Amino acid sequence: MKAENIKLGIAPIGWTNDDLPELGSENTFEQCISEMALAGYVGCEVGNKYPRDISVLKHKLSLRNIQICNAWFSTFFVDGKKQQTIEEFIKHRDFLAAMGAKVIGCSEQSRSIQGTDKSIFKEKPVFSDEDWRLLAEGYNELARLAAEKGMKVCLHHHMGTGIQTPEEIDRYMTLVNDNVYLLFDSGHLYYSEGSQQAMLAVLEKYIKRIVHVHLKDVRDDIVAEVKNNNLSFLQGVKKGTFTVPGDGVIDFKPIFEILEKYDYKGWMVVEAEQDPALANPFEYALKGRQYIKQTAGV
Ligand SMILES: O=C1C[C@@H](O)[C@H](O)[C@@H](O)C1=O
Ligand SMILES: [Co+2]
Repeated sequence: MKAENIKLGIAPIGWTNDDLPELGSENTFEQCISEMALAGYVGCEVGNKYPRDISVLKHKLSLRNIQICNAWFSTFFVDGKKQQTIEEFIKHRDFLAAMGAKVIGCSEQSRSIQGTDKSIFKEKPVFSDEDWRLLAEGYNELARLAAEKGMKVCLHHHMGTGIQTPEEIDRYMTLVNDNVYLLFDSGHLYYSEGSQQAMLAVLEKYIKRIVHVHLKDVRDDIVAEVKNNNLSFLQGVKKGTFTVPGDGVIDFKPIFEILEKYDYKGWMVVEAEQDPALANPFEYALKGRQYIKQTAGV
């Protein structure tokens, strides 16, 4: 890949997990961003231990040459919480804009089971026609609000939500306006479909509307255990469903080739939530960095 097109970041979720705060509660913010920089990353997303004071956060990040590239935002349009979602979104947008980010990665969390003890393969929500209408209307509005600050809204398809499968991504992308974008997460698509081919097909189909990439690898044996025992998303995370690129089953070479072929310009963010007591976050950050250097040449 061309180094001038790509910025490589890493998510703090390998150090401190916002979905499961007991994972990594011992790790500090400064340790996290220092190790990110030491492992060779120039950007990150935002975790629950990050200071919210913009000047403090900017100062601590700039000492390490790290930039904020995105932060997760949960939407609740299908639940009918449009006004509340929009009010929260404006605060989040303004925080990210002040930090210099250009994209806002959102996930529709109405009826999501990702934080519950429900079986991740059996109990995900399925949206009705009316749900889809509310969703599209809401995201079109978010895109308009993001554009006020020169930013783009992208949807994070996610296990256990109403937008998980390639068919659901198709439906979403067809319903929303062209100025609503997609966040491609390799791990979530592979996990959902159990197929490298299905994951690549989504990437190639929507590459022109993909403005942010999460590089997440998957351990097939843990996914089989989750499936066979009807485990929840978070039970899987604790057991090690996810890992850094190069350490799981996904072949990232064709992902990098597609991104390069279509001239993707933007962030690729390593995102590998696992138990930091079992998988040292610094060691795994380095492992992912080395694999990307060898495989993508950046
Ligand atoms: O982007 C993400 C943010 C996390 O909170 C989430 O659960 C994770 O799996 C993910 O892909
Ligand atoms: Co992700």
